[in-house]
Amino acid sequence: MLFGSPINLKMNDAEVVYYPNFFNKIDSDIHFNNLLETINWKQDTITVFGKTHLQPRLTAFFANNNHSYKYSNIVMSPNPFSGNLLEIKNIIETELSIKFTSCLANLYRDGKDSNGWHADNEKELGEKPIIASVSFGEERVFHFKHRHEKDQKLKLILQHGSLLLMKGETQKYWLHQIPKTQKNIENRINLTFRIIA
Ligand SMILES: O=C(O)CCC(=O)C(=O)O
Ligand SMILES: [Fe+2]
Repeated sequence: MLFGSPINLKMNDAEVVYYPNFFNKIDSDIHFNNLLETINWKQDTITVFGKTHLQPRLTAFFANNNHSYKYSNIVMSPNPFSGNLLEIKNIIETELSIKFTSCLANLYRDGKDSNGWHADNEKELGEKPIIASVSFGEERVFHFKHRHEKDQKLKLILQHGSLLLMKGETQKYWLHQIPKTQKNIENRINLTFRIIA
């Protein structure tokens, strides 16, 4: 494993670590191409503030139990882990000494795809959700903002093969998003490994 050095982000009320090169370039290319081809990517319809629209990205959900994931009025039923996704899960679990049950996968097809401000604070993730978020493909900007302290913001670029680990009270005090970009870019895959009781 090629870690670079993990970076502890300096954020109030949060525990966030960024591993720029969790996977090396060769493995990252292989995982990216395989996940792009083999995952059954779908565009879901979501309801936010009473309005129904297509999600601005494709998604898929995986778990090693039968617990579905509910957010923004959608219920995602799990597919079993297999192939490269299972391999990635095993590597992350070994390196972090954490066992995950589930993975929400996101495919951002171009700069118009995005993920609006939110926290991953659904009840089934527990009091202090642990989320390991792996990125492959095009780099995208990731924003954090504190819910109460308006001057507390952070921007980072999630590079090919990186891992962003969020734990502690991060989801309680901070929101995050992947904004749209005008840049002419192609696919980015993001895997958010979670523990869903
Ligand atoms: O694409 C990303 O890096 C973030 C994804 C995310 O926040 C989520 O799926 O909850
Ligand atoms: Fe999230």
